[in-house]
Amino acid sequence: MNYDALLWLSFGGPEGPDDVMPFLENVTRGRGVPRERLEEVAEHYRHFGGVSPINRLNREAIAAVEKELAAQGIALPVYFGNRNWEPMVEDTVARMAADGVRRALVFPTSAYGGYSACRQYDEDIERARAAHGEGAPELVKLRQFFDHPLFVGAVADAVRAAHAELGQDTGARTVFTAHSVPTSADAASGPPGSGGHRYSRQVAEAARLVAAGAGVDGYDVVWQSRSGPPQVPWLEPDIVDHIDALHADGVRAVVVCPVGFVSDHLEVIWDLDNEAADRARELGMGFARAATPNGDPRFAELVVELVTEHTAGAPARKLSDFPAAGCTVNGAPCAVGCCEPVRRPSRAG
Ligand SMILES: CC1=C(CCC(=O)O)c2cc3nc(cc4[nH]c(cc5[nH]c(cc1n2)c(C)c5CCC(=O)O)c(CCC(=O)O)c4C)C(CCC(=O)O)=C3C
Ligand SMILES: [Fe+2]
Repeated sequence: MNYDALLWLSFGGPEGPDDVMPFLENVTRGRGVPRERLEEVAEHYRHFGGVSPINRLNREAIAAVEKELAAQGIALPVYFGNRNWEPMVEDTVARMAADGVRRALVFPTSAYGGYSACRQYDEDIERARAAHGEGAPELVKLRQFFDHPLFVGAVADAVRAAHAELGQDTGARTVFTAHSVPTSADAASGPPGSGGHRYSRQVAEAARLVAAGAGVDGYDVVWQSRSGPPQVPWLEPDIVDHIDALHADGVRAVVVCPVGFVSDHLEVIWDLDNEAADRARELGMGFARAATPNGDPRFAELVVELVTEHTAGAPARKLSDFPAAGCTVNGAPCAVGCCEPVRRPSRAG
């Protein structure tokens, strides 16, 4: 193998009350998120003692991947770095260099394309290498996996299990959710000339594949965790508004599947397990939330398969017609102008 290590690159989250505000400032720096929204989100974190489960979940997933690598006889140490909280990716890359890592693969904990889900992880790679300067390892990011059969299979089984939780004949509607983004960011996602909307189209495709895998008929794709100033349009409808609309249509139960995420981090346990579940309960509707794939053994297999596929130069195992994208060297974009960040209100002028 031509690689010395695997870098697990994630979002990061606070690990105590004093981390919450500095973490949120890291996330939103220069992005025009209003102060009131930050205060509101800080409350969500404080509800859990200021601790997001995301770092623990990433550490658990890494342990599973280390086991799977060992089982397959692949000697690849795994390092952990985040965009927004400790362990910060800059520090991790410095440690990798000090350990003599020359060339590493990078697994980003997002399955999708788009600025926030893909390109921003490229920026993290570029920034971390630049911070170290000379001697920084070469970093090769692995491809998007929203349509990988192991991802789709794990999520489909979780959807089936959530329906089973509600019982057979509730007629529960399946609702897929992913993190909302500004409509301008979604429109600009994908390589120039590809028609844009790569992020929302991939989410819709993943939902279609999972629904087929789980054997569910009707389903909807909606959005959650909207941020940003109210005058900026984001992808809609919101999950909570959608539950109201389903109720008005006579739907008596919902299965919510956070297909846009890989683990039960705060956006899932607050926005779905609290807000969406509360609304369903108020309306007297049944509610079950499908598990994210992080805890499924197929998730570790998926990561290792992405590694072996890449190192063997094997064809991408995938279920959609979207081109395999996201695999680039040292934080380069997939193509010039691919998934460009859009101008934020606070940066204008
Ligand atoms: C597409 C997408 C993903 C999925 C891809 C991926 O997984 O990477 C994702 C994941 C996550 N988002 C997370 C948390 C937050 N996202 C925020 C803000 C934003 N997210 C955005 C998009 C996305 N976000 C955007 C366009 C913004 C506006 C500001 C900006 O343009 O950057 C804010 C600021 C406060 C707020 O306004 O909500 C927070 C706290 C956590 C960690 C949860 C935890 O701590 O457990 C995770 C995994
Ligand atoms: Fe986010």
